[in-house]
Amino acid sequence: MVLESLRFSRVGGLEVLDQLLVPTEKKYIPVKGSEDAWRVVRSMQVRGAPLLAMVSALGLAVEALERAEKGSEKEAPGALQWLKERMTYLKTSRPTAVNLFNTMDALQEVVEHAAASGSSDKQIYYRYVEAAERMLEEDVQANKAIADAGADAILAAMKAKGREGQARVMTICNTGALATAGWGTALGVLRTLHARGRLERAFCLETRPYNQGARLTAFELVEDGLPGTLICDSMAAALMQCFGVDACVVGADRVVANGDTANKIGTYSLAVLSRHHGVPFYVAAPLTTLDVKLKDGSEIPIEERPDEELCSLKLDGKSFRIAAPGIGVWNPAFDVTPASLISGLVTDHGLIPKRSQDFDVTSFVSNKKRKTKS
Ligand SMILES: CSC[C@H]1O[C@H](OP(=O)(O)O)[C@H](O)[C@@H]1O
Repeated sequence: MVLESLRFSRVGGLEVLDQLLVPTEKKYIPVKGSEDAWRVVRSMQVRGAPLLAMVSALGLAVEALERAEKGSEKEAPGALQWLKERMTYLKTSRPTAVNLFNTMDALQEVVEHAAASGSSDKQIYYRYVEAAERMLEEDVQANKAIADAGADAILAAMKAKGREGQARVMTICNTGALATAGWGTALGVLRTLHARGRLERAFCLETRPYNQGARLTAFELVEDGLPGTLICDSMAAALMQCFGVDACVVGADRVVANGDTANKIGTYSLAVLSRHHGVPFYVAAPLTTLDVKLKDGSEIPIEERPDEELCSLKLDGKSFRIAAPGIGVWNPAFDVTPASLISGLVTDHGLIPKRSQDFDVTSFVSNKKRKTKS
């Protein structure tokens, strides 16, 4: 069974795997409401674009259920206003992954629609919870669809080069079951290749400075029996040069209208290296990661993390300073890969068609919306 990043039920509430303790310990911690959800996202006890959106949505669902059941009808503010205020607050935890904003906006539409059609406060709370539960199911289904489309794309690219065997695929950060509600996006593609008997080896970059690759992806690969090799970020070029790689597949935190993609710091370097070595470079993400309101990557807000993460190493709860005190530090959590370096944008609705140097994400999204409505 694939690792569970979270557990949710109406009776049992919400628990999340504390990712700061992995791989030393597998400890689930309770999330009792929106304050807890905000805190576990901000502290990166849970992380990964789809997961932080899900935990925020479900954390609020726990509180919404409580309010629905204890009958807060006469309490001010009413359900709609209270939920909207909580969603605005949840959006302040981390700025780059657009899944959080898209998810909150979609949930807001649900409750506004319920209120506009005359629902009681209790009904509004239940509409919210049902919608969040639906999103949880949809996330896993979306990941399976991404994984199939991504595996197909990698195998087709290999075939075009006359390679029929198993694939050697490189990835960065953690985009697996631990970054989503289950299966994973880019790591889901590797899981599916493995399930089809077509994965020779997954090469995971350690992903400095937060080490999601070394701590989390290596853990998922070992737990699930996938053939995996861990390398430092600075070894990617040498590995491509010495041993060859069939494809790179990475996740995304925000894909904008022209296909420029924000993802974990180091992704851009990997895309440049891939282009130099003729390695196809794929981005795997659900529709909730697309943001067509932004024209290009220069508009994406990039989260900067504390200096401490770069200047110290953490081991067994202790922190060891490795950098000279007083040194200046720049620690962006993400970088932007230009669309021109991306071979394929793989979504749960298939590949977004590529133009010569970029992608028309806007038309892709409006076509999908039109199809869903009809
Ligand atoms: C499945 S997308 C995961 C996405 O989230 C990561 O960031 P973080 O660990 O800081 O939340 C990274 O950019 C991954 O690609």
